Amino acid sequence: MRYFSLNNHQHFSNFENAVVRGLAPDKGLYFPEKIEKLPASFFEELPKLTNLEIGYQSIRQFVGDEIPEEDLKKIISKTLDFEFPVVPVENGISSLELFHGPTLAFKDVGARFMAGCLGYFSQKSNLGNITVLVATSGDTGGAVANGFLGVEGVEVVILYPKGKVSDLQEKQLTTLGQNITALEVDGVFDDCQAMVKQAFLDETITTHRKLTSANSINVARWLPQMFYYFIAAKQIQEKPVFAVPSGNFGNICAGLMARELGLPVAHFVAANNVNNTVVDFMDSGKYQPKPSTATISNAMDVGDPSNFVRILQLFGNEHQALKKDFSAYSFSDEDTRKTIREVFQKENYILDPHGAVGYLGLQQYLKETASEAPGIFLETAHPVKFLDTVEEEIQTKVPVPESVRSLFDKKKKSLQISSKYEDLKRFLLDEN
Ligand SMILES: Cc1ncc(COP(=O)(O)O)c(C=O)c1O
Ligand SMILES: N[C@@H](CCOP(=O)(O)O)C(=O)O
Repeated sequence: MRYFSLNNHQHFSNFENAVVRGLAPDKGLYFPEKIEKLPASFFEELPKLTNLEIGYQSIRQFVGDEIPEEDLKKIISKTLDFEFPVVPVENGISSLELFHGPTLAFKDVGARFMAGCLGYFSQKSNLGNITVLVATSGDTGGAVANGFLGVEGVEVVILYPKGKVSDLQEKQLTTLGQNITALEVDGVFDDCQAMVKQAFLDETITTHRKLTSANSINVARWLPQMFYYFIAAKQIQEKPVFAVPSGNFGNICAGLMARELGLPVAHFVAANNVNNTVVDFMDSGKYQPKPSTATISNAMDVGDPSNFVRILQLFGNEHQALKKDFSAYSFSDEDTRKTIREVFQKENYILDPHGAVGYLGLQQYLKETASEAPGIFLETAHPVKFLDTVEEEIQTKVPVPESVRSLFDKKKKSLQISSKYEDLKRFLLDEN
């Protein structure tokens, strides 16, 4: 499969190079040259297919012959070795729980798949040492740290905004040690993301270190996020509306890719907190990034979402075409808190703040359109990751999964830097 750069449609790359580079040399995101629909037989058999088979059938065209079937299946099998249940919450609304992986967020899927692909290419092509550079507003950092921990030849550098991630998220990315370094940036997530993108263009750095990105700009992080849309569909009978709590828009864009492959979906709803760049775009047709604002659904505090260009590409850059299949709504922290409280009181279901925003988006869309399609919102993280907020609203203890219990007592280890690019550059040039 060839990928082209969204900044220059004449610049092509194969899958391996797109994974190893992360971003095209012109800073464009890679996008698949062709997207082929899956055969009707795939959808007829979907309810009986294993998750491994679903993963393999949906991703194989994007990998092509660059990873042999047996190796690709091993990578997918490791990626998907936990549950993705669709849990009814109330009449017509279900939660697709994506938090049953090791770091309790949907990012485990993309991080594990990318770690597997990079590991394969590293061995096959003897790539030497690679630095995986990641910007996180909360969950990507922990998932990537976990996915790449101890992987030989890979150093992981995570940039996160100081004071703007939850305690558990911070512990997940600052306590592992070994090949993982956390840089605590005195700024917001968009500063971290901009610094990472600038490093890719800086030849003084790229001649000193081989860099790749493990954010959803990397196709091996982005595309496997399609898997669980198919896995959800196999658990239900009708065409659903998917509501996706969105920040960098990689997750919802993966859902739109699943639809491109033929998955029947009635509508996509992007649910945002007050960081509403895309909501404004849907109204005005003008894309105007804004500085991000801190909220209780912190992992979605993104003012300039990377993947929106991919969404526009999927709709031929047609604002009206996008409006037909895609809606976006924005909600305040107050709305989010009220929803966490009420859904617990009425349905005994514990939402995390991101899932609560997803639930609100779904509810609003279903109400506005009087749609009778089954609604599924993506519950993207476990409520324990936002313990203070959630317990304050539900006035009940959130059960703490065994896998993260020990993290609470661990001591964080991070390096403090400013949001000036020069600080990151000095670190990457080993000048500190
Ligand atoms: C819990 C949670 N929900 C939602 C999002 C937003 O996802 P995306 O950036 O793919 O839009 C994130 C971060 O990516 C997250 O960590
Ligand atoms: N919300 C994310 C921000 C980065 O998103 P990504 O999917 O592009 O890695 C986070 O949790 O860090």
